[in-house]
Amino acid sequence: MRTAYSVESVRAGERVVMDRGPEGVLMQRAAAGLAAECARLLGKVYGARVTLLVGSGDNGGDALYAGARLARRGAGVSAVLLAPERAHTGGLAALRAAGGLVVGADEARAEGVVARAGLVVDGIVGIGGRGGLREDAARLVAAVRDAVVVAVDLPSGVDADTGEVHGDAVRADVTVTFGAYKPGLLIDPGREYAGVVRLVDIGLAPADLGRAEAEALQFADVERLLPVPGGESDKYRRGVVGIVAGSERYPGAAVLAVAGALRGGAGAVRYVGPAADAVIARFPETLVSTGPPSKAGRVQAWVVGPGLGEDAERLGEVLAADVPVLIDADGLRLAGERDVRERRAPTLLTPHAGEAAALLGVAREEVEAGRLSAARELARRYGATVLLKGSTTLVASGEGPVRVNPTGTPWLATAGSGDVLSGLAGSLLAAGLDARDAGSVGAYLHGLAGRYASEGAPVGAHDVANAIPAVWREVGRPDRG
Ligand SMILES: NC(=O)C1=CN([C@@H]2O[C@H](COP(=O)(O)OP(=O)(O)OC[C@H]3O[C@@H](n4cnc5c(N)ncnc54)[C@H](OP(=O)(O)O)[C@@H]3O)[C@@H](O)[C@H]2O)[C@@H](O)CC1
Ligand SMILES: [K+]
Repeated sequence: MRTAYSVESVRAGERVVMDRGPEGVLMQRAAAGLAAECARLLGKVYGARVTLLVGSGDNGGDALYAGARLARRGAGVSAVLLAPERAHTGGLAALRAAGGLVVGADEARAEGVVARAGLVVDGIVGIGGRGGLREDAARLVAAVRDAVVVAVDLPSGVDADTGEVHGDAVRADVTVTFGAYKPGLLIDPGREYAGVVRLVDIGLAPADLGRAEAEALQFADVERLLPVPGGESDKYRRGVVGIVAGSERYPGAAVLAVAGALRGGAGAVRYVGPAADAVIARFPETLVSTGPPSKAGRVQAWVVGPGLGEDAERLGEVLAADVPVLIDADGLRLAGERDVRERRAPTLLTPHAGEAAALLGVAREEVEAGRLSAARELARRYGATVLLKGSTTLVASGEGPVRVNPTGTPWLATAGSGDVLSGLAGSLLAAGLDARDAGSVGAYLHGLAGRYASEGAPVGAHDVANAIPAVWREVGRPDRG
């Protein structure tokens, strides 16, 4: 599991470690890790041109000490100081002692120093930052030409707790972060600015950090959560998932939701609705019926909504069932906040940004810029688990860290891809996973399936569904290296 902590938790953890050890030890560990990563990126340190962008806080201190280490190994290191009178005193002395050059941000040569660099270290601002880059910093960052950009702790201008970016921010190739991941490094848009993220251990233990804010499942976590049938399993023990989707106008949504559900681990898939002929023609193993959901037979979890049109009646019947329900697409529009909140069994809502915006009564851009708060707010209002789809899919429940999905490809943004995900995650719900696990494991498999199916080319939603078994085999293989 990749676990991220809020700035408040990181600062509290740092205080615990500082009380245990000698003064300045954390910054020295941070600087050593940062310098090692810069050296790795440079290949040859001797003779390399390194420019440090140094702000007024300890983030700049890290950059200065790391710069001193690189200068001692023969790099030509220049520090551009954004606030010369407040730059970290010890770091500055160390850099000067190692033969580094110091330039003020307003000096005529500052931009040239940035432009000529082979590697730029962004030590403008770290977890103490507020808002986007200020004008002088933005001007210097814009002067970067071909350099590799390494962000110290997080890219300056990115909000550490949310991944939000208000104004300009540094676009890093690599971010070297200290002690713990911050949510802003896992969640877009911040994640995109961070590039490859490397975590440096500075001695903070999880016990020092307290409650995690966000977490991203890794391969081994997903493997552990996948439902595996035992020798005694029959279709009911494996779980039956019911799909209420599709309409005369949109039969395809039903076929795609069933396609996802058949690959999600449930023992059987029931389809209830007007697209039964289309479903059975494509998937003869589906149990189909055209009557009301309440008469369809035993079901351990429902999926309702893809291509449903205006059928509020069938939706109402599904919501009244005392089993987990996944609501997607048209179902989200039709389901009342109160109807969902009053349910006793778990509910999983799976909106994309546009649908989430409509439910919250805000603009889509607002949801995209503040994904974490949008997902949390929806979960709170509906008393449900919310899977917010998009460039980084998030799964938020009332309590516990928000799950951030690390898989996916922009090619997944294709018609019908969400229908496949709803069937897949619903099937995992029926197989016994709780709403948070079903949503996050579903998103993980779906994202990887998108990558497998696409390999860099456009894909159709049915290709994504077809790739799920290969992903499942890969993730579930116990001997995987
Ligand atoms: N604590 C520890 O033990 C360890 C901490 N470590 C390191 O310290 C970092 C945290 O250091 P920090 O607390 O000094 O804050 P930091 O991020 O450098 O910036 C704060 C200053 O920036 C300013 N400022 C604010 N917004 C701004 C903006 N948009 N654009 C420009 N400037 C802006 C603001 O001043 P202002 O100008 O607003 O008065 C304030 O003075 C952390 O990320 C990690 O790298 C590691 O060494 C490991 C051990
Ligand atoms: K930084």
